[in-house]
Amino acid sequence: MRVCFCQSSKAASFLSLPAVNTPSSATCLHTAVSGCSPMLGDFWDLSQGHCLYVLPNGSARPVNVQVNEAAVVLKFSDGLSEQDTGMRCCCRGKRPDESKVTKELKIPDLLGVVLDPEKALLRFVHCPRRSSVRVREDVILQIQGDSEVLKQTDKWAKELSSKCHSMKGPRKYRVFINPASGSGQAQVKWEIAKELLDQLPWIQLEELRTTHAGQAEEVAEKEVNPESCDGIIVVSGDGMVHEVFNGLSKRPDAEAALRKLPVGHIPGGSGNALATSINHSAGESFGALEAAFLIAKGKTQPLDLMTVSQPSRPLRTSFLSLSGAIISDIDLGSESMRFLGGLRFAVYGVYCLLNPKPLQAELTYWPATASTVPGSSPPPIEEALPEGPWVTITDSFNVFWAINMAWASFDSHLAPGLSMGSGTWKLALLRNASRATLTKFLLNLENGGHVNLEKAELLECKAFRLLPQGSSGSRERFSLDGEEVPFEGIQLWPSLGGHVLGAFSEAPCDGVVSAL
Ligand SMILES: Nc1ncnc2c1ncn2[C@@H]1O[C@H](COP(=O)(O)OP(=O)(O)OP(=O)(O)O)[C@@H](O)[C@H]1O
Repeated sequence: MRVCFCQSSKAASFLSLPAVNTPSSATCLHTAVSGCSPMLGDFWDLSQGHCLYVLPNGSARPVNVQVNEAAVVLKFSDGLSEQDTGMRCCCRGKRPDESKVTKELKIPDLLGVVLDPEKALLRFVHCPRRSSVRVREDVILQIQGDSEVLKQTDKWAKELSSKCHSMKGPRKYRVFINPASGSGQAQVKWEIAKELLDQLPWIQLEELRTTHAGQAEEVAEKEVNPESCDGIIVVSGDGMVHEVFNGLSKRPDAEAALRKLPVGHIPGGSGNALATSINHSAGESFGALEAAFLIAKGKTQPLDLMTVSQPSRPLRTSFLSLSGAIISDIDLGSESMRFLGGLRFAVYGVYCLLNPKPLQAELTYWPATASTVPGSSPPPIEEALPEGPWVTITDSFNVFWAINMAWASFDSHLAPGLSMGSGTWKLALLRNASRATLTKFLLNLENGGHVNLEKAELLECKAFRLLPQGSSGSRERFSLDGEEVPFEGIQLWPSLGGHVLGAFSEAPCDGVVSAL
Protein backbone atom coordinates (compact mmCIF):
# COMPACT_ATOMS: atom_id res chain seq x y z
CA MET A 1 0.00 0.00 0.00
CA ARG A 2 1.37 3.35 -0.96
CA VAL A 3 0.53 6.09 1.40
CA CYS A 4 1.14 9.73 1.80
CA PHE A 5 2.90 10.46 5.02
CA CYS A 6 2.53 13.76 6.70
CA GLN A 7 5.67 15.73 7.41
CA SER A 8 4.04 18.00 9.94
CA SER A 9 5.28 17.44 13.48
CA LYS A 10 1.98 18.76 14.79
CA ALA A 11 0.10 16.24 12.72
CA ALA A 12 2.46 13.42 13.59
CA SER A 13 2.19 14.01 17.31
CA PHE A 14 -1.56 14.34 17.07
CA LEU A 15 -1.89 11.09 15.21
CA SER A 16 1.02 9.09 16.52
CA LEU A 17 0.38 6.72 13.66
CA PRO A 18 3.34 4.60 12.65
CA ALA A 19 4.41 5.02 9.08
CA VAL A 20 3.77 1.87 7.12
CA ASN A 21 5.64 3.40 4.27
CA THR A 22 7.18 6.79 3.67
CA PRO A 23 7.48 7.12 -0.06
CA SER A 24 9.77 9.89 -1.08
CA SER A 25 7.68 10.54 -4.16
CA ALA A 26 4.40 10.77 -2.36
CA THR A 27 2.63 14.06 -2.58
CA CYS A 28 1.95 15.57 0.75
CA LEU A 29 -0.32 18.53 1.21
CA HIS A 30 -0.35 20.42 4.38
CA THR A 31 -2.30 23.54 5.04
CA ALA A 32 -0.95 25.89 7.61
CA VAL A 33 -3.55 26.41 10.24
CA SER A 34 -4.29 28.78 12.99
CA GLY A 35 -7.09 29.50 15.40
CA CYS A 36 -10.04 27.19 14.87
CA SER A 37 -9.82 26.91 11.13
CA PRO A 38 -9.98 23.35 9.83
CA MET A 39 -6.83 21.39 10.50
CA LEU A 40 -7.42 18.39 8.29
CA GLY A 41 -4.81 19.75 5.97
CA ASP A 42 -2.98 16.56 5.15
CA PHE A 43 -4.25 13.69 3.15
CA TRP A 44 -4.09 9.98 3.04
CA ASP A 45 -3.50 8.65 -0.41
CA LEU A 46 -4.34 5.04 -1.10
CA SER A 47 -3.05 4.10 -4.51
CA GLN A 48 -4.94 2.25 -7.14
CA GLY A 49 -4.51 -1.48 -7.00
CA HIS A 50 -4.71 -1.60 -3.21
CA CYS A 51 -8.19 -0.33 -2.77
CA LEU A 52 -11.27 -1.29 -4.74
CA TYR A 53 -14.58 0.54 -4.87
CA VAL A 54 -17.40 -1.99 -4.54
CA LEU A 55 -20.17 -1.23 -7.02
CA PRO A 56 -23.82 -1.96 -6.26
CA ASN A 57 -23.71 -4.96 -8.66
CA GLY A 58 -20.89 -6.52 -6.61
CA SER A 59 -18.06 -5.85 -9.05
CA ALA A 60 -15.15 -3.70 -7.93
CA ARG A 61 -12.93 -1.03 -9.52
CA PRO A 62 -9.62 0.46 -8.48
CA VAL A 63 -9.95 3.71 -6.64
CA ASN A 64 -7.59 6.27 -5.22
CA VAL A 65 -8.62 7.66 -1.84
CA GLN A 66 -7.52 10.97 -0.38
CA VAL A 67 -8.59 12.87 2.68
CA ASN A 68 -8.34 16.61 2.91
CA GLU A 69 -9.61 19.04 5.48
CA ALA A 70 -13.16 18.92 4.19
CA ALA A 71 -13.75 15.60 2.51
CA VAL A 72 -12.75 12.10 1.58
CA VAL A 73 -12.09 12.18 -2.15
CA LEU A 74 -12.45 9.03 -4.24
CA LYS A 75 -10.75 9.26 -7.62
CA PHE A 76 -11.44 6.85 -10.45
CA SER A 77 -10.06 6.58 -13.91
CA ASP A 78 -10.89 4.59 -17.05
CA GLY A 79 -14.15 2.96 -17.61
CA LEU A 80 -16.28 4.11 -14.70
CA SER A 81 -19.52 5.72 -15.70
CA GLU A 82 -21.70 8.00 -13.66
CA GLN A 83 -24.30 5.24 -13.74
CA ASP A 84 -21.80 2.90 -12.09
CA THR A 85 -21.30 5.11 -9.10
CA GLY A 86 -24.04 7.69 -9.09
CA MET A 87 -21.24 10.21 -8.94
CA ARG A 88 -20.30 13.47 -10.52
CA CYS A 89 -18.02 13.29 -13.55
CA CYS A 90 -15.64 16.21 -13.53
CA CYS A 91 -14.83 16.03 -17.26
CA ARG A 92 -18.18 15.79 -19.01
CA GLY A 93 -17.91 15.42 -22.75
CA LYS A 94 -14.40 13.95 -22.84
CA ARG A 95 -13.58 10.55 -24.27
CA PRO A 96 -13.89 7.71 -21.71
CA ASP A 97 -10.14 7.07 -21.63
CA GLU A 98 -9.60 10.70 -20.60
CA SER A 99 -12.33 10.78 -18.10
CA LYS A 100 -11.69 11.19 -14.45
CA VAL A 101 -14.50 10.71 -12.05
CA THR A 102 -14.43 11.84 -8.49
CA LYS A 103 -16.75 11.37 -5.58
CA GLU A 104 -16.48 13.53 -2.51
CA LEU A 105 -17.69 12.37 0.86
CA LYS A 106 -17.87 15.57 2.88
CA ILE A 107 -16.71 15.11 6.47
CA PRO A 108 -19.88 16.72 7.90
CA ASP A 109 -21.94 14.12 6.01
CA LEU A 110 -19.91 11.19 7.35
CA LEU A 111 -20.70 9.46 10.62
CA GLY A 112 -17.73 7.13 10.64
CA VAL A 113 -15.57 4.68 8.77
CA VAL A 114 -15.69 1.06 9.87
CA LEU A 115 -13.51 -1.86 8.83
CA ASP A 116 -14.84 -5.40 8.71
CA PRO A 117 -11.50 -7.24 9.07
CA GLU A 118 -12.95 -10.65 8.14
CA LYS A 119 -14.11 -9.46 4.74
CA ALA A 120 -11.51 -6.69 4.43
CA LEU A 121 -14.34 -4.25 3.67
CA LEU A 122 -14.18 -0.61 4.67
CA ARG A 123 -17.55 1.13 5.04
CA PHE A 124 -17.94 4.90 4.95
CA VAL A 125 -21.23 5.61 6.71
CA HIS A 126 -22.36 8.51 4.61
CA CYS A 127 -25.59 10.54 4.65
CA PRO A 128 -25.36 13.41 2.15
CA ARG A 129 -28.17 15.90 1.59
CA ARG A 130 -30.24 15.55 -1.57
CA SER A 131 -32.63 18.51 -1.99
CA SER A 132 -32.36 19.31 1.72
CA VAL A 133 -33.18 15.80 3.00
CA ARG A 134 -30.51 13.32 3.96
CA VAL A 135 -30.16 10.00 2.18
CA ARG A 136 -28.07 6.92 2.91
CA GLU A 137 -25.19 6.62 0.48
CA ASP A 138 -22.64 4.43 2.18
CA VAL A 139 -19.46 3.70 0.27
CA ILE A 140 -17.76 0.32 0.57
CA LEU A 141 -14.14 -0.29 -0.33
CA GLN A 142 -12.37 -3.62 -0.59
CA ILE A 143 -8.93 -3.35 1.02
CA GLN A 144 -6.22 -5.45 -0.53
CA GLY A 145 -3.24 -6.32 1.63
CA ASP A 146 -1.97 -8.43 4.49
CA SER A 147 -2.92 -8.29 8.14
CA GLU A 148 -0.59 -5.35 8.77
CA VAL A 149 -2.35 -3.34 6.04
CA LEU A 150 -5.69 -4.17 7.62
CA LYS A 151 -4.41 -3.17 11.04
CA GLN A 152 -3.25 0.19 9.75
CA THR A 153 -6.47 0.66 7.80
CA ASP A 154 -8.45 0.01 10.96
CA LYS A 155 -6.38 2.53 12.87
CA TRP A 156 -6.82 5.08 10.12
CA ALA A 157 -10.57 4.41 10.00
CA LYS A 158 -10.89 5.00 13.74
CA GLU A 159 -8.89 8.21 13.44
CA LEU A 160 -11.08 9.52 10.66
CA SER A 161 -14.22 8.39 12.50
CA SER A 162 -13.22 10.45 15.50
CA LYS A 163 -13.31 13.52 13.22
CA CYS A 164 -16.82 12.71 12.06
CA HIS A 165 -18.60 12.74 15.42
CA SER A 166 -18.32 14.20 18.90
CA MET A 167 -18.50 10.98 20.90
CA LYS A 168 -15.63 10.31 23.22
CA GLY A 169 -15.62 6.53 23.52
CA PRO A 170 -18.46 4.03 23.13
CA ARG A 171 -22.04 5.04 23.85
CA LYS A 172 -24.85 2.91 25.23
CA TYR A 173 -28.41 4.11 24.73
CA ARG A 174 -31.71 2.82 26.08
CA VAL A 175 -34.35 3.01 23.36
CA PHE A 176 -38.08 3.27 24.13
CA ILE A 177 -40.36 2.51 21.19
CA ASN A 178 -44.07 3.27 21.52
CA PRO A 179 -46.05 0.95 19.23
CA ALA A 180 -49.23 2.93 20.04
CA SER A 181 -47.96 6.40 19.11
CA GLY A 182 -49.18 8.56 16.25
CA SER A 183 -50.51 6.51 13.37
CA GLY A 184 -48.46 3.50 14.50
CA GLN A 185 -45.38 4.53 12.54
CA ALA A 186 -42.88 4.35 15.41
CA GLN A 187 -41.56 0.90 14.45
CA VAL A 188 -41.10 1.92 10.80
CA LYS A 189 -39.26 5.09 11.83
CA TRP A 190 -37.13 3.12 14.26
CA GLU A 191 -36.05 0.72 11.52
CA ILE A 192 -34.75 3.67 9.47
CA ALA A 193 -32.84 5.01 12.48
CA LYS A 194 -31.59 1.65 13.71
CA GLU A 195 -30.28 0.67 10.29
CA LEU A 196 -28.04 3.72 10.46
CA LEU A 197 -26.99 3.48 14.11
CA ASP A 198 -26.23 -0.25 13.79
CA GLN A 199 -23.45 0.57 11.32
CA LEU A 200 -21.53 2.35 14.06
CA PRO A 201 -19.97 -0.18 16.43
CA TRP A 202 -19.31 2.43 19.11
CA ILE A 203 -23.07 2.85 19.56
CA GLN A 204 -24.88 0.13 21.51
CA LEU A 205 -28.65 0.04 21.74
CA GLU A 206 -30.90 -1.62 24.28
CA GLU A 207 -34.47 -1.60 23.00
CA LEU A 208 -37.76 -1.68 24.86
CA ARG A 209 -41.14 -1.74 23.12
CA THR A 210 -43.56 -0.25 25.62
CA THR A 211 -46.64 -2.28 26.46
CA HIS A 212 -48.60 0.37 28.33
CA ALA A 213 -48.80 4.09 29.07
CA GLY A 214 -46.49 5.13 31.88
CA GLN A 215 -43.93 2.38 31.32
CA ALA A 216 -41.23 4.66 29.88
CA GLU A 217 -41.61 6.93 32.91
CA GLU A 218 -41.21 4.00 35.33
CA VAL A 219 -38.16 2.62 33.56
CA ALA A 220 -36.51 6.07 33.35
CA GLU A 221 -37.16 6.56 37.06
CA LYS A 222 -36.28 3.13 38.42
CA GLU A 223 -34.28 1.09 35.96
CA VAL A 224 -31.98 3.24 33.90
CA ASN A 225 -28.54 3.37 35.45
CA PRO A 226 -26.65 6.58 34.59
CA GLU A 227 -23.38 4.79 35.36
CA SER A 228 -23.84 2.31 32.55
CA CYS A 229 -26.07 4.29 30.17
CA ASP A 230 -25.23 7.34 28.07
CA GLY A 231 -28.65 8.48 26.99
CA ILE A 232 -32.24 7.59 26.16
CA ILE A 233 -33.71 7.53 22.67
CA VAL A 234 -37.48 7.93 22.44
CA VAL A 235 -39.18 6.63 19.30
CA SER A 236 -42.63 8.07 19.70
CA GLY A 237 -44.39 11.40 19.94
CA ASP A 238 -43.85 14.08 22.57
CA GLY A 239 -46.04 12.23 25.07
CA MET A 240 -43.41 9.62 25.74
CA VAL A 241 -40.63 12.23 25.84
CA HIS A 242 -42.71 13.89 28.58
CA GLU A 243 -42.80 10.57 30.42
CA VAL A 244 -39.04 10.13 30.20
CA PHE A 245 -38.26 13.60 31.58
CA ASN A 246 -40.77 13.01 34.38
CA GLY A 247 -39.17 9.67 35.20
CA LEU A 248 -35.70 11.23 35.30
CA SER A 249 -36.91 14.21 37.35
CA LYS A 250 -38.47 11.96 40.02
CA ARG A 251 -35.24 10.08 40.72
CA PRO A 252 -33.39 10.72 43.98
CA ASP A 253 -30.34 11.43 41.78
CA ALA A 254 -32.36 13.59 39.35
CA GLU A 255 -29.70 16.25 38.92
CA ALA A 256 -26.97 13.76 38.03
CA ALA A 257 -29.30 11.68 35.86
CA LEU A 258 -30.50 14.70 33.88
CA ARG A 259 -26.91 15.82 33.41
CA LYS A 260 -25.62 12.38 32.39
CA LEU A 261 -28.54 11.23 30.24
CA PRO A 262 -29.44 13.31 27.19
CA VAL A 263 -32.65 12.35 25.44
CA GLY A 264 -32.84 11.79 21.70
CA HIS A 265 -36.12 11.86 19.77
CA ILE A 266 -36.88 9.83 16.66
CA PRO A 267 -40.24 11.23 15.50
CA GLY A 268 -42.81 8.45 15.64
CA GLY A 269 -45.86 10.34 16.89
CA SER A 270 -48.23 12.94 15.49
CA GLY A 271 -46.83 16.30 16.62
CA ASN A 272 -43.15 15.50 17.25
CA ALA A 273 -42.29 18.99 18.47
CA LEU A 274 -39.01 18.00 20.09
CA ALA A 275 -37.62 16.16 17.06
CA THR A 276 -38.69 19.04 14.81
CA SER A 277 -37.09 21.66 17.05
CA ILE A 278 -33.85 19.71 17.43
CA ASN A 279 -33.57 18.96 13.72
CA HIS A 280 -34.27 22.51 12.60
CA SER A 281 -31.99 24.02 15.25
CA ALA A 282 -29.25 21.83 13.80
CA GLY A 283 -30.00 22.90 10.24
CA GLU A 284 -31.62 19.59 9.30
CA SER A 285 -34.96 18.73 7.78
CA PHE A 286 -37.62 17.02 9.85
CA GLY A 287 -37.31 13.25 9.52
CA ALA A 288 -36.30 10.01 11.21
CA LEU A 289 -33.04 9.65 9.28
CA GLU A 290 -32.02 13.23 10.10
CA ALA A 291 -32.87 12.67 13.78
CA ALA A 292 -30.77 9.49 13.86
CA PHE A 293 -27.97 11.27 11.99
CA LEU A 294 -27.84 13.97 14.68
CA ILE A 295 -27.88 11.38 17.46
CA ALA A 296 -24.94 9.64 15.77
CA LYS A 297 -23.09 12.95 15.42
CA GLY A 298 -23.15 12.99 19.21
CA LYS A 299 -23.65 16.67 19.98
CA THR A 300 -26.06 17.65 22.72
CA GLN A 301 -27.86 20.86 23.67
CA PRO A 302 -29.42 22.00 26.94
CA LEU A 303 -33.17 21.84 27.48
CA ASP A 304 -35.07 23.87 30.07
CA LEU A 305 -37.51 21.99 32.28
CA MET A 306 -40.35 23.41 34.35
CA THR A 307 -41.97 22.09 37.52
CA VAL A 308 -45.74 21.98 37.01
CA SER A 309 -48.05 22.48 40.00
CA GLN A 310 -51.80 21.88 40.07
CA PRO A 311 -54.07 21.65 43.13
CA SER A 312 -55.32 18.13 42.47
CA ARG A 313 -52.16 16.25 41.59
CA PRO A 314 -48.50 15.71 42.38
CA LEU A 315 -45.84 17.88 40.84
CA ARG A 316 -45.00 17.08 37.21
CA THR A 317 -42.25 18.18 34.84
CA SER A 318 -42.80 19.88 31.51
CA PHE A 319 -40.26 20.12 28.71
CA LEU A 320 -42.43 21.49 25.92
CA SER A 321 -45.67 23.40 26.22
CA LEU A 322 -48.90 24.26 27.92
CA SER A 323 -51.88 25.12 25.77
CA GLY A 324 -55.46 26.20 26.37
CA ALA A 325 -58.49 27.40 24.38
CA ILE A 326 -58.57 26.34 20.73
CA ILE A 327 -55.04 24.87 20.79
CA SER A 328 -55.65 22.29 23.53
CA ASP A 329 -59.07 21.73 22.06
CA ILE A 330 -57.56 20.71 18.73
CA ASP A 331 -54.71 18.73 20.29
CA LEU A 332 -56.81 16.69 22.72
CA GLY A 333 -60.13 16.65 20.89
CA SER A 334 -58.49 15.03 17.89
CA GLU A 335 -57.04 12.12 19.93
CA SER A 336 -59.67 9.77 18.53
CA MET A 337 -58.29 10.54 15.03
CA ARG A 338 -54.73 9.41 15.77
CA PHE A 339 -54.91 7.02 12.82
CA LEU A 340 -54.71 10.14 10.61
CA GLY A 341 -51.25 11.02 11.96
CA GLY A 342 -50.51 14.77 11.79
CA LEU A 343 -53.57 15.34 9.57
CA ARG A 344 -55.79 14.92 12.63
CA PHE A 345 -54.94 18.48 13.74
CA ALA A 346 -56.13 20.02 10.46
CA VAL A 347 -59.35 18.03 10.34
CA TYR A 348 -60.37 18.71 13.95
CA GLY A 349 -59.06 22.27 13.67
CA VAL A 350 -61.80 23.12 11.18
CA TYR A 351 -64.43 21.91 13.63
CA CYS A 352 -62.93 23.98 16.46
CA LEU A 353 -62.76 27.08 14.28
CA LEU A 354 -66.45 26.77 13.55
CA ASN A 355 -67.17 26.26 17.27
CA PRO A 356 -64.49 28.17 19.19
CA LYS A 357 -64.36 28.06 23.02
CA PRO A 358 -62.22 30.89 24.41
CA LEU A 359 -60.47 30.54 27.75
CA GLN A 360 -61.47 33.05 30.43
CA ALA A 361 -58.48 33.21 32.78
CA GLU A 362 -56.03 35.20 34.86
CA LEU A 363 -52.44 34.90 33.64
CA THR A 364 -49.59 36.07 35.86
CA TYR A 365 -46.06 35.85 34.47
CA TRP A 366 -42.50 36.80 35.38
CA PRO A 367 -41.21 38.75 32.36
CA ALA A 368 -37.93 37.53 30.91
CA THR A 369 -36.80 41.14 30.69
CA ALA A 370 -36.84 41.52 34.49
CA SER A 371 -33.45 41.92 36.12
CA THR A 372 -34.13 39.10 38.60
CA VAL A 373 -35.19 35.46 38.20
CA PRO A 374 -37.72 33.45 40.20
CA GLY A 375 -36.46 31.60 43.31
CA SER A 376 -35.36 28.01 43.02
CA SER A 377 -38.38 26.29 44.60
CA PRO A 378 -41.92 26.73 43.30
CA PRO A 379 -44.50 28.14 45.73
CA PRO A 380 -47.55 25.93 46.40
CA ILE A 381 -50.22 26.82 43.85
CA GLU A 382 -52.78 27.38 46.59
CA GLU A 383 -50.65 30.18 48.03
CA ALA A 384 -50.00 33.72 46.82
CA LEU A 385 -47.01 34.22 44.53
CA PRO A 386 -43.83 35.48 46.18
CA GLU A 387 -42.65 39.04 45.64
CA GLY A 388 -41.45 39.67 42.11
CA PRO A 389 -41.89 41.73 38.95
CA TRP A 390 -45.11 39.85 38.09
CA VAL A 391 -47.39 41.02 35.30
CA THR A 392 -51.07 40.00 35.34
CA ILE A 393 -53.50 39.80 32.42
CA THR A 394 -57.13 38.86 33.01
CA ASP A 395 -58.97 38.31 29.77
CA SER A 396 -60.65 36.03 27.27
CA PHE A 397 -57.97 34.10 25.37
CA ASN A 398 -58.76 32.66 21.95
CA VAL A 399 -55.24 31.24 21.93
CA PHE A 400 -53.14 30.44 24.95
CA TRP A 401 -49.92 28.63 24.11
CA ALA A 402 -46.79 28.59 26.26
CA ILE A 403 -43.77 27.03 24.59
CA ASN A 404 -40.16 26.17 25.39
CA MET A 405 -38.82 25.72 21.86
CA ALA A 406 -39.26 26.99 18.34
CA TRP A 407 -41.61 24.32 17.00
CA ALA A 408 -44.80 23.20 18.78
CA SER A 409 -45.30 20.40 16.26
CA PHE A 410 -43.81 19.44 12.91
CA ASP A 411 -45.97 22.08 11.20
CA SER A 412 -46.30 24.78 13.89
CA HIS A 413 -43.41 27.22 13.97
CA LEU A 414 -44.83 28.87 17.05
CA ALA A 415 -41.77 30.67 18.44
CA PRO A 416 -39.25 31.28 15.65
CA GLY A 417 -35.70 31.50 16.97
CA LEU A 418 -36.50 30.27 20.48
CA SER A 419 -33.75 28.01 21.78
CA MET A 420 -34.85 25.17 24.09
CA GLY A 421 -32.11 25.98 26.60
CA SER A 422 -32.50 29.74 26.77
CA GLY A 423 -34.08 29.81 30.24
CA THR A 424 -37.08 31.56 28.71
CA TRP A 425 -40.52 30.35 27.65
CA LYS A 426 -42.70 32.19 25.18
CA LEU A 427 -46.38 32.87 25.65
CA ALA A 428 -48.28 33.10 22.37
CA LEU A 429 -51.59 34.82 23.02
CA LEU A 430 -54.56 35.93 21.01
CA ARG A 431 -57.23 37.82 22.95
CA ASN A 432 -60.73 38.89 21.98
CA ALA A 433 -60.03 37.99 18.37
CA SER A 434 -62.56 37.47 15.60
CA ARG A 435 -62.91 34.10 13.90
CA ALA A 436 -61.15 35.57 10.85
CA THR A 437 -58.11 36.57 12.95
CA LEU A 438 -58.08 33.19 14.66
CA THR A 439 -58.17 31.47 11.28
CA LYS A 440 -55.29 33.63 10.05
CA PHE A 441 -53.32 32.81 13.19
CA LEU A 442 -53.72 29.07 12.67
CA LEU A 443 -53.05 29.20 8.93
CA ASN A 444 -49.83 31.15 9.42
CA LEU A 445 -48.40 28.96 12.16
CA GLU A 446 -46.51 26.70 9.78
CA ASN A 447 -44.30 29.47 8.43
CA GLY A 448 -44.20 31.52 11.62
CA GLY A 449 -46.18 34.31 9.95
CA HIS A 450 -48.66 34.47 12.85
CA VAL A 451 -46.15 36.62 14.77
CA ASN A 452 -46.87 39.46 12.37
CA LEU A 453 -50.60 39.52 13.05
CA GLU A 454 -51.61 42.72 14.76
CA LYS A 455 -53.50 40.98 17.56
CA ALA A 456 -50.96 38.24 18.23
CA GLU A 457 -48.79 38.67 21.32
CA LEU A 458 -45.56 36.77 21.92
CA LEU A 459 -44.38 37.43 25.47
CA GLU A 460 -41.22 36.07 27.05
CA CYS A 461 -41.32 34.78 30.59
CA LYS A 462 -39.40 32.84 33.23
CA ALA A 463 -42.38 31.42 35.13
CA PHE A 464 -46.15 31.78 35.05
CA ARG A 465 -49.41 30.89 36.73
CA LEU A 466 -52.71 30.48 34.87
CA LEU A 467 -56.01 30.45 36.78
CA PRO A 468 -59.11 29.64 34.72
CA GLN A 469 -62.16 31.61 35.75
CA GLY A 470 -65.27 29.49 35.66
CA SER A 471 -65.99 26.64 33.32
CA SER A 472 -68.41 26.79 30.45
CA GLY A 473 -68.35 23.34 28.96
CA SER A 474 -66.76 19.97 28.39
CA ARG A 475 -64.36 21.26 25.74
CA GLU A 476 -62.35 23.33 28.18
CA ARG A 477 -59.05 21.61 28.80
CA PHE A 478 -55.34 22.12 29.19
CA SER A 479 -52.75 20.22 27.24
CA LEU A 480 -49.37 19.84 28.93
CA ASP A 481 -46.68 18.59 26.52
CA GLY A 482 -49.54 17.22 24.42
CA GLU A 483 -51.17 15.28 27.27
CA GLU A 484 -54.43 16.30 29.00
CA VAL A 485 -54.19 17.67 32.54
CA PRO A 486 -57.03 18.87 34.81
CA PHE A 487 -58.71 22.12 33.84
CA GLU A 488 -57.75 23.98 37.00
CA GLY A 489 -55.08 26.41 38.19
CA ILE A 490 -51.64 25.55 36.85
CA GLN A 491 -48.18 26.97 37.50
CA LEU A 492 -44.90 26.43 35.62
CA TRP A 493 -41.69 27.18 37.50
CA PRO A 494 -38.10 26.72 36.36
CA SER A 495 -36.45 23.53 37.60
CA LEU A 496 -33.41 21.41 36.86
CA GLY A 497 -32.37 21.45 33.23
CA GLY A 498 -31.96 18.46 30.95
CA HIS A 499 -30.19 17.80 27.67
CA VAL A 500 -31.16 16.50 24.28
CA LEU A 501 -29.20 14.53 21.73
CA GLY A 502 -28.68 16.52 18.56
CA ALA A 503 -27.34 20.00 17.94
CA PHE A 504 -25.75 22.10 15.27
CA SER A 505 -22.47 20.47 14.33
CA GLU A 506 -19.67 22.28 12.58
CA ALA A 507 -17.13 20.39 10.53
CA PRO A 508 -14.53 19.07 12.95
CA CYS A 509 -11.53 21.31 13.32
CA ASP A 510 -9.49 19.72 16.05
CA GLY A 511 -6.99 17.52 14.32
CA VAL A 512 -5.34 16.10 11.29
CA VAL A 513 -5.95 12.85 9.51
CA SER A 514 -2.85 11.77 7.79
CA ALA A 515 -0.85 8.78 6.78
CA LEU A 516 -1.66 5.16 7.10
N1 LIG B 1 -47.88 0.32 24.40
C1 LIG B 1 -48.61 1.38 24.65
N2 LIG B 1 -49.96 1.33 24.54
C2 LIG B 1 -50.72 2.41 24.76
N3 LIG B 1 -50.23 3.63 25.09
C3 LIG B 1 -48.91 3.74 25.19
C4 LIG B 1 -48.03 2.64 24.97
N4 LIG B 1 -46.76 3.05 25.13
C5 LIG B 1 -46.83 4.37 25.45
N5 LIG B 1 -48.12 4.78 25.48
C6 LIG B 1 -48.65 6.13 25.73
O1 LIG B 1 -49.00 6.75 24.49
C7 LIG B 1 -49.09 8.14 24.75
C8 LIG B 1 -49.08 8.94 23.46
O2 LIG B 1 -47.94 8.67 22.75
P1 LIG B 1 -47.09 9.77 22.01
O3 LIG B 1 -47.19 11.07 22.63
O4 LIG B 1 -45.79 9.20 21.89
O5 LIG B 1 -47.79 9.82 20.60
P2 LIG B 1 -48.70 10.96 19.98
O6 LIG B 1 -49.63 11.50 21.00
O7 LIG B 1 -49.27 10.41 18.74
O8 LIG B 1 -47.62 12.01 19.53
P3 LIG B 1 -47.49 13.56 19.84
O9 LIG B 1 -47.43 13.68 21.34
O10 LIG B 1 -46.22 13.97 19.16
O11 LIG B 1 -48.69 14.19 19.24
C9 LIG B 1 -47.95 8.41 25.69
O12 LIG B 1 -48.33 9.33 26.66
C10 LIG B 1 -47.64 7.06 26.33
O13 LIG B 1 -47.89 7.08 27.70
